[in-house]
Amino acid sequence: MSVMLEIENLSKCFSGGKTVLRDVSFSIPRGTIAGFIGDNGAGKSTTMGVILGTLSRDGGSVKIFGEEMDSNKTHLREDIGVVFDQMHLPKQLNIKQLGNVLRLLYKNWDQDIFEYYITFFSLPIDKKIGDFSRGMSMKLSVAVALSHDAKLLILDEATAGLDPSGRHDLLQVLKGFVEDGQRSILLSSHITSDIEAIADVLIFIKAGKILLQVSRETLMSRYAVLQCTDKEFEQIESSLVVGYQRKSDQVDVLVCDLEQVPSSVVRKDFSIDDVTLLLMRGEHV
Ligand SMILES: Nc1ncnc2c1ncn2[C@@H]1O[C@H](COP(=O)(O)OP(=O)(O)OP(=O)(O)O)[C@@H](O)[C@H]1O
Repeated sequence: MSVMLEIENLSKCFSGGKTVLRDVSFSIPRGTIAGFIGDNGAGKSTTMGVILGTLSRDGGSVKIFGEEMDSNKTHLREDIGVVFDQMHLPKQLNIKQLGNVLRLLYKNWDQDIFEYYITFFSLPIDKKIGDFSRGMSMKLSVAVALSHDAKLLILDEATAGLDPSGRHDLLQVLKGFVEDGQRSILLSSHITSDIEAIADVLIFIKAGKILLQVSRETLMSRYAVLQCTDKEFEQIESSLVVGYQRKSDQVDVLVCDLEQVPSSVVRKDFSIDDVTLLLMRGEHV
């Protein structure tokens, strides 16, 4: 099974009729970290909630390890480690007591690994979880997610609120998690440098629609950001255009195959941040 997570044509309306996911499809290959990128309100958390079954869906399918996900499949839930902003870990417990609860909840709970990450993240074991700072709570959530032998991690803004050294440590841990090629991560983040540091696959979402899924390698080697005149833009075949943004006297265009573009057109150096801005602010063919 080379695909860990496959979602197809997911749609979701909240009560009140607002459609927030429109035919969302993407897949995450085994052994990769997928960066999920989109503006506030684009639909990242909703997609993750639907994948996990904490939110209902109005259409589409979610397959985890090749098996259709539904909320009764507790064995699939065991295999997924989750970090959300509001994890609702029991506030009155300390870490020692939490470990005792979680070992009963998870079949594959590994107390040694949990203690390793608690030490790694320098978390206090006797302090009440309710008195943790936001960053400490995020680190604790990550430690929990890593301690029950999950095959897939779903992390919603897990690096937000961490200090630079905490973020660095977490990114190293996440890289290590997929190193054996058997496990995968879906990670949403507004911190593009974090995505740049670890993501192998990039998934861009805007207003509930997937604009692009691409491996980082392909994006950086085959795609290009062009700086065109209006006339040059008209001459580029539309199937090559992933997105474009009109500026006062030029059009910035993201194309999916540099080799098919006349060499006379100006190419710009670009980063994932530039592509994100172009896709989020620009238009699409
Ligand atoms: N329970 C809800 N009821 C109604 N609308 C909701 C609900 N939860 C989310 N939404 C709406 O769904 C859309 C997508 O929200 P979502 O939280 O998935 O975005 P996001 O990409 O995770 O944003 P952010 O980067 O700000 O976390 C937003 O317009 C939001 O207002």
